[in-house]
Amino acid sequence: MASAPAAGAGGNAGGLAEPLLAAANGGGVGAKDKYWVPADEKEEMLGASQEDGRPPQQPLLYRTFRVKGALINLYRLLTLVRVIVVILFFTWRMKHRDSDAMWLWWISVVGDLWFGVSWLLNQLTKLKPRKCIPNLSLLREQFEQQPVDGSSSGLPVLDVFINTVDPVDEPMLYTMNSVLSILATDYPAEKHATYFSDDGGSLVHYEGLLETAKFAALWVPFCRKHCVEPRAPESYFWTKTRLYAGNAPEEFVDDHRCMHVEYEEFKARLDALSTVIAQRSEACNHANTKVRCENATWMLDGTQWQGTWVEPATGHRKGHHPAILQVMLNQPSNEPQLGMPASSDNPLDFSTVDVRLPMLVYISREKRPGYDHQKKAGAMNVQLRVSALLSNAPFIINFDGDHYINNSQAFRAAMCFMLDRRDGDDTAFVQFPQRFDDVDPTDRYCNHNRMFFDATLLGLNGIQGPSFVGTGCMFRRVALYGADPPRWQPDDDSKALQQHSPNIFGTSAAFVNSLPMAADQERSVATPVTLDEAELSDVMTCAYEDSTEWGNGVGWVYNIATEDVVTGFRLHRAGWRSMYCAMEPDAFRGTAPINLTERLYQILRWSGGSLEMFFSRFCPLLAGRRLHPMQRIAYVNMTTYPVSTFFIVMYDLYPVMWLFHGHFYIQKPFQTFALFVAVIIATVEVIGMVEVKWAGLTLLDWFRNEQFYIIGTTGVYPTAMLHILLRSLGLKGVSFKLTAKKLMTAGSARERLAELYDVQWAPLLAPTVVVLAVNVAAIGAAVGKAVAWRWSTVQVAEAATGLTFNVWMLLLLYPFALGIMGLWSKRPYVLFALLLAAVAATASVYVVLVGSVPDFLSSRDLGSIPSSKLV
Ligand SMILES: O=c1ccn([C@@H]2O[C@H](COP(=O)(O)OP(=O)(O)O[C@H]3O[C@H](CO)[C@@H](O)[C@H](O)[C@H]3O)[C@@H](O)[C@H]2O)c(=O)[nH]1
Ligand SMILES: [Mn+2]
Repeated sequence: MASAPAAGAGGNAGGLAEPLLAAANGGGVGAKDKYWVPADEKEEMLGASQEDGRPPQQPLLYRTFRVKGALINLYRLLTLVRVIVVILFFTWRMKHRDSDAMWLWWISVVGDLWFGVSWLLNQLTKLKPRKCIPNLSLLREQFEQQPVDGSSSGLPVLDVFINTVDPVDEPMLYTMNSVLSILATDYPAEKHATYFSDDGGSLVHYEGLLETAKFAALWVPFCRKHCVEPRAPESYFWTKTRLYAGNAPEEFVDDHRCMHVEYEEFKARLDALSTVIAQRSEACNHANTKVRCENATWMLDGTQWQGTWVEPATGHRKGHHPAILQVMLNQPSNEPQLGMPASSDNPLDFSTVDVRLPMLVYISREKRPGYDHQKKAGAMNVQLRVSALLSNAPFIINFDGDHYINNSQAFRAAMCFMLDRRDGDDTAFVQFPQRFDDVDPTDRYCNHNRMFFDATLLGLNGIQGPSFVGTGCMFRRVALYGADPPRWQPDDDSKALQQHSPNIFGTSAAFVNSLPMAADQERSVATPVTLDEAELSDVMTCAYEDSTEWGNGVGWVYNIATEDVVTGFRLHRAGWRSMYCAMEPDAFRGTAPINLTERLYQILRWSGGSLEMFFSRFCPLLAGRRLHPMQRIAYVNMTTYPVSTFFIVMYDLYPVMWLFHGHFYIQKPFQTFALFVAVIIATVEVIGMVEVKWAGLTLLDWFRNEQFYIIGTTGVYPTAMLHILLRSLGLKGVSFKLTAKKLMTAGSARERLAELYDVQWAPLLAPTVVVLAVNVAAIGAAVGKAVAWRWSTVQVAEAATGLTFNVWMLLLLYPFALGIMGLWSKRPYVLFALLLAAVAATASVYVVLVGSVPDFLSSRDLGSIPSSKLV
């Protein structure tokens, strides 16, 4: 988006002289965003003094931008035109109930109605997009210039959650890079504490985190000294071009080289961990000094590891172990602490740098067979309680293990929204877009999801705010606890929370006592941490949540394939708003599943979760009046979209008619029908073009979105529908798996993308393969017919209409076809050769087998086309 340098680094101090420029320092609106103009009033911006003698208001911490009048009005006008055409089309169809098969006619009418409605639901929420750009220099000015009670600044304290399960499927190197980027981020060290949740309870993670904490003692001061970006070492060392922003340029080259060596050694230690641990355990087992325990693994301090062994043993396997908590880095002092000058032990001179490290805690909740651990949501709720007993910050930010901080100003950016005097207090969460590192340049499987992150969410930002998308999101703690937003509740939150606490929050007195403090929204001084082991392990047990509101009205929501959208919904339903924050450079980056099968499974989980939500207590139709009407529409759309699959699959398979039927019309008279369809398709495409403009995207982004919509509806959503059907029959439903991420070695770009060419056959691929085959065969049959009989011009024209549909279908399914070709897909011409061969083969089979029955087939032939364009 913007061409602005590292956000907030310097910037226009006052932020008032040139508001737009100052705002741009927060990242977001720059030269490329020529279609966006400021939407807030100038006086508001400046914090004009008030007439009734009250003190002048603080200037606003973020600026809002809207799309330029001409462009957005064109967009709205086109939407209106399409709505009118669709209505005319339906009226016309209802008056012309004429078809070769009335049952098909009815299905197609219902299908078109569904597409019309779901398109409108989607479109309505995008008519008033808003972009909000934080002003980091104003934040510094308002919160960091006068130190507050012994603290270096007035910024609020913050808890950071990071989740992981499996050191192999989610490569530990990434997870530890994430941790390093958090520890090194530009936020006062005494003001944030990180809670690392290891859902696998594996010793490898535990010791990996210990290694990381040690390495951080070098890495973090290095980042501070030279202001490096990004602060995840793997991507930092991978970056080729760097702008120097620190104060010691003359020492940089040496420090950098030294750090690189240290990092390589650190990586080697991480790599060796599983072997080292196994060997150590073996040695201990054979040394008679310790109690013998078969397969046991001993920790460095001579005690036995409580979690899962390298080789599982009774009571020490995945899914069965007691709770573990270890503070790996203690809470630092409030005062900055300068490091040591260079020495033989440490060649880096840290004598001018604050070397404090923020608090870091390892936790692995108790796991017992027979309990539903509720995956990530369960893990995060444990983090929520444990952190409440320790640092208990009023704000929380959460990360998946594979997402790291790419812009060290991100925490501050989110604070601009939380602390802003307009809606700040009513803001439950600030969501950042998900961006990915490892996606191939053409984004074959639409991993970047640009239309969603750069258009849809900006649309929602203009209503009640973006949905929660799982990672890279800052929360207000009390909102997660189920408090009402101030605008809906004049009373003091903390009282309200305490009144109902016992059967809501569980039996921990320590937790209940932490509530009032959590409600102190702008607390800027960290509470001294005291460890009460009994209380801590109490809130980490499986049984703690029995008969409480956890996972329902409190914390992240349970019993659903995707906890994210539904948790965000619960907050919006309570009247909270959320804010969307897209920064430049990207705030966070992660890894995406780039092989087709993994990607389809991910889409399956999302669509399954969406449907589950619609058929649950969290159905958007059941929400009360605090949910903005447009926001409700957005959630209805977000939870019903997979239903389209029913009609899409049917349309996809219509071309079968080419194979078996002579002339066949779903709707007569055909010419008028075709004309309507053409206009309806054309308008949706033109609307897409305009959207691409204001969202700042490319046509490829937009086309990938169309392609993945079709691939999803054809191949994946049927399974999601099956899932919801099974669930409604009281069965378990389809089981969803963790998205595996492969470790990308820092080799050439080609090596990094090797995974793109993995083919893993799975039943999920079957429906789309069938649809591909049907469409190819239909083209073959058409060619066969054209060869066997001489057609009139009208026949050719009509056949061409049908064929256009087949070809369009193939274009949409092209990434899928490439995906199942594996390594061959590096040579797309092979695919075209195959296509030609398949068409030729079907055509000849057609001519030979059925070509001799002219009176059945010689008349006009048509496949059918879906009436309204689908996406
Ligand atoms: O029992 C579990 C299972 C998963 N996780 C963590 O949950 C996160 C997300 O799981 P993953 O399988 O990687 O899902 P993705 O498809 O990569 O994630 C997307 O989709 C999820 C919703 O389905 C969101 O929660 C994520 O934030 C979003 O990035 C990872 O950090 C996991 O370590 C746990 O902590 N415990
Ligand atoms: Mn993920």
